[in-house]
Amino acid sequence: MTELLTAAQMRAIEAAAIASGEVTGLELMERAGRGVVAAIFEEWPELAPSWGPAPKPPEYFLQNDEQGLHRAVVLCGPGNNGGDGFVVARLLKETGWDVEVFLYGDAEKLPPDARVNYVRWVEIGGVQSFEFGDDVMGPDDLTLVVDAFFGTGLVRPLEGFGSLFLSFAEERASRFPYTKIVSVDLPSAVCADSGRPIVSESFVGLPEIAAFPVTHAHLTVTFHKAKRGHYLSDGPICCGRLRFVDIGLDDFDQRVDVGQQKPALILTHERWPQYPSLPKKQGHKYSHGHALILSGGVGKGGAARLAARGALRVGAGAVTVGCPPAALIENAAQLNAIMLWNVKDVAALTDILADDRINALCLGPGMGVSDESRGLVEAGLKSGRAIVLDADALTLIGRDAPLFAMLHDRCVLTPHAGEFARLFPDIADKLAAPATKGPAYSKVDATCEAAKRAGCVVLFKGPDTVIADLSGRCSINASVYERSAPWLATAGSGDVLAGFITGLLARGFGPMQAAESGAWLQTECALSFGPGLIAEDLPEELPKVFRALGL
Ligand SMILES: NC(=O)C1=CN([C@@H]2O[C@H](COP(=O)(O)OP(=O)(O)OC[C@H]3O[C@@H](n4cnc5c(N)ncnc54)[C@H](O)[C@@H]3O)[C@@H](O)[C@H]2O)[C@@H](O)CC1
Ligand SMILES: [K+]
Repeated sequence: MTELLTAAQMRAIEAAAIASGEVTGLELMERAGRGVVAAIFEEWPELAPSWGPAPKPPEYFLQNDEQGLHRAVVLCGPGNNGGDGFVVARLLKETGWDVEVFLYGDAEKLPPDARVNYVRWVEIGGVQSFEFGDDVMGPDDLTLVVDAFFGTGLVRPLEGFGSLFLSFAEERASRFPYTKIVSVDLPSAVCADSGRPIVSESFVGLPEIAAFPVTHAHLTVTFHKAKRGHYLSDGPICCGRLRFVDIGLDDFDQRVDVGQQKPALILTHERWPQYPSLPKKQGHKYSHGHALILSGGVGKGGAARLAARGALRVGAGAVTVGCPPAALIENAAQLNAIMLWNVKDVAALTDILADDRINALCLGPGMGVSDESRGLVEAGLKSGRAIVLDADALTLIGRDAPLFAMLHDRCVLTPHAGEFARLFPDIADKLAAPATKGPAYSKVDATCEAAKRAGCVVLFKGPDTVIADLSGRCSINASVYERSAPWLATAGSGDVLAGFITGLLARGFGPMQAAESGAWLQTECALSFGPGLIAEDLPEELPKVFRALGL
């Protein structure tokens, strides 16, 4: 698993490296700028010097570029992000590019390393002045905009010419697909800790992303490790693609005290070896657990059947659907390997749970929110079994304080945004409030706070699914960048996820491990299947995913 850093953690690592005397801030800035230029050439090899001068632009360019130079506009801010920008400008110029630089801030107030690179730059190129009304992006032949206004230091909204420049860049790139925007470290209006655009008070009331000219970069090049904002909220949309530059800080990660904050972990492909429990051990079916999934009434059983199929495919030894008597025939017509029991009421469930081989429950999908359903949730919680609470069970818990109070550390709650708001309205309000200063309250903060309050694992769904337990451990299963799987937004995929987690609980996984693995596998199944996926396909894709993992 890879650790995601906050801005404060990144600053602490950088400070430790500089304090060690092994590297200077200036050297780190040079490595960063060099890395950005290398990443640009890797991303678009046709821009690299080995390709020679830029090919002559097509006729329709209103270009002034007789020599065939690539042209870049570099937007530098008042801090070290701007310092990186000056390095990039110098290196591009040395490669033969035509480069224009704008400075958002006062050159006299630049921090020392950025100031050195500013001076180096003005020796070979000028800093452009800006008048309102100017077309600062220049002629149409613009190849590259480098956004180096702000990085991890962003604490307030961009104003005046800062925000105007970002909108100029956006507008240019939307008109001419060959104009690429590259953000240094982070897109300049995006908070490093939350991935949320920092908006001006005057925009409050409007949707963040619509109200603020945030950069939608084609490429973001970051240093050392990813920051949380690269994976949360609007971060991935604004970053475009994400590349990493090693600036030699690996040795310093362990040497810094990052304070109380536990790191958030991103679930990546590399994490797999950390779950050696996934391969099934030898044994009979009950040594792999028995999951019970409660279904709704007549015509309402699809969600539970999907969950059951997920639990069985993920490796639970036995899976049973429990339903009211009227729904038995419907379910019997659909189920084979999955067993079916009559759970006519709370007393029936309590009787069934006397069998301690049933070691994991899933309550909520298609269950309804009647008093009877409430009783079943109460009985499930009372049994102390590992339990996944989803869909209608979350609605029931959200409106019933005594039920909420029964949650325990073997529960996993799997809310989407709407369910999360019903369960934790005050926390959801904090997350929905406009982010007017950085670091802004993030989905990681919200999920950790929710898990602590509920006293159990909370899996807060989305393309940035955040999973937290009550100890503050937190991870993100991000279906973004190379793991982007938008076709997962399909009816029933949440039921299958609940089933995956339930099946893993039955197999003896801890609640956090089950939630992490379930979410990770759901994305892997979606990626493996591809577009056109419907919820039924997810469990059926698992064998292929397991085989690819060598299990
Ligand atoms: N931390 C590290 O190890 C490294 C950092 N580097 C660069 O340094 C950046 C961080 O530099 P800084 O800490 O100087 O921060 P930034 O350059 O992101 O911001 C500069 C300063 O501007 C002020 N500011 C924040 N929001 C503003 C706004 N909306 N309008 C006007 N002023 C605002 C703040 O005082 C902030 O410290 C990173 O993002 C990265 O690009 C690299 O040079 C390489 C090494
Ligand atoms: K930036």
